[in-house]
Amino acid sequence: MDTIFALASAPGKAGVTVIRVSGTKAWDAASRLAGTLPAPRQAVLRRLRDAEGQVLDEALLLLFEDGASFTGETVAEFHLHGSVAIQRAVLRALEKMAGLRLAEPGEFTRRALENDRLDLTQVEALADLIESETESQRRQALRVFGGALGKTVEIWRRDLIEAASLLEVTIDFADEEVPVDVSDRVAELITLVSGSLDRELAGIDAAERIRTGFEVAILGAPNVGKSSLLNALAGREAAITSEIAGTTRDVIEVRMDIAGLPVTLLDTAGLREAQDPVEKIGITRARARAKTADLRVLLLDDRGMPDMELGDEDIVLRSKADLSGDADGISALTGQGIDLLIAEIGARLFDKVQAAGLATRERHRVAFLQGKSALGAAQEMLMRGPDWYDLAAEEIRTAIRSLELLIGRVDVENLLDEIFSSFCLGK
Ligand SMILES: Nc1nc2c(c(=O)[nH]1)N(C=O)[C@@H](CNc1ccc(C(=O)N[C@@H](CCC(=O)O)C(=O)O)cc1)CN2
Ligand SMILES: Nc1nc2c(ncn2[C@@H]2O[C@H](COP(=O)(O)OP(=O)(O)OP(=O)(O)O)[C@@H](O)[C@H]2O)c(=O)[nH]1
Repeated sequence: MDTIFALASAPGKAGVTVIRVSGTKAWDAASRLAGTLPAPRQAVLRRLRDAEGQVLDEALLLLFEDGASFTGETVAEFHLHGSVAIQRAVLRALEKMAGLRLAEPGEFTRRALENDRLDLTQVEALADLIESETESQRRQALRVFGGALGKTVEIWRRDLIEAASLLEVTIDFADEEVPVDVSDRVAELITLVSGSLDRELAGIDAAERIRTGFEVAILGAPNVGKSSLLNALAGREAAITSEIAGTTRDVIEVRMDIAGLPVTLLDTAGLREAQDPVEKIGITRARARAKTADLRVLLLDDRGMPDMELGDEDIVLRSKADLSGDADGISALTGQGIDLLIAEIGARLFDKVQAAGLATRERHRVAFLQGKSALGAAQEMLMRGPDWYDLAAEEIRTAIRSLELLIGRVDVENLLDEIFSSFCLGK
């Protein structure tokens, strides 16, 4: 297996930059650049030199032993001064060494998976962790990265293995006198796992929203003050505002952190019977995004309700309260009610995330649904009596396989490229 290296920190200027080398030749590479090697896990300051003896940087060197590193392989890390020129010089020196090559995106983590240091759910969670921008995302990713989903699935897997084995024992001794009827215990185990699958399935939508973000659409008639509200919420001039009705046409998106939740605010075209063909397209888009958004904020003025479907949890507000004197309204101009609105959006989204469990993505949903459907079939076979036990056992094994696919216990080579394609270089 090649020894691989890459920038582990972001490219570009920084205080400190880390270059990681992983594989059998990692320490060899380290000694060529740094001279004498320190004991593993003891950072030392060394002058790094290239093959010609030119000094590249004065850096910290940190070694990890085979089997006791992030990847599970022998690792060397160079903690360099974060200059682009130093990054380039050290990478070039490593490139010149035989048996070393630049790592592909996610390749360090892929090795951690292959060395059983992480399961597939932890690999996904590590990608989420690196992507995390808000507290809720960080907490959710860290929980799964800690192995919570893998452990839970492992418990279900054991229960199902017990169920399948009980049936198999009964089948094997079919001709003999079997003193105990296993079907009660098997049915109990299936019901247990099936119920847990249901509970986890119920939380995937919420968890997925935390992972990818919520959409909150700002809606209302032209000129009611939607873009001004977006800017007030975002704290910057993200959208053009003007006294001309029909200013916003495209949907304008602004990412925000509201109470630790990732939120994309959508400013939309004003809703009216438009003549202008471009404005019409804008209004169609506004309606479509309003429909799929997680929450809608409708702004009203004296013109009353525009033609718009709202749900119970949506927020309806009077805008330009500085003009009307409405104490419950908001004003983008004076800032009246803006903090309250942010708190209200946070509270309503918070209600939606309560259901979030450990499963966070479509891949998990598919595995759970497959497992559930196999368990449903198994339960049915079981009820038909002992002649059907072998088919029931087969269905249980199908359910076990979908759980194993989820944690990557079985061969998942075809899944890996897809999962690792989202990784950044050096991870
Ligand atoms: N400099 C540096 N910082 C980093 C990482 C890294 O690789 N390098 N990490 C990665 O991206 C994370 C830490 N992850 C790590 C995971 C395992 C081991 C490790 O050596 N494990 C050994 C020993 C454990 C112990 O000392 O208790 C083991 O599990 O056997 C090191 C880092 C975050 N910070
Ligand atoms: N006095 C006052 N004027 C406001 C307030 N909010 C917006 N305006 C003004 O109202 C006009 C329209 O504001 P926009 O934010 O562009 O309205 P919009 O709803 O995005 O308009 P469209 O893009 O046409 O749909 C601008 O002249 C704003 O300065 C407010 O809170 N108070």
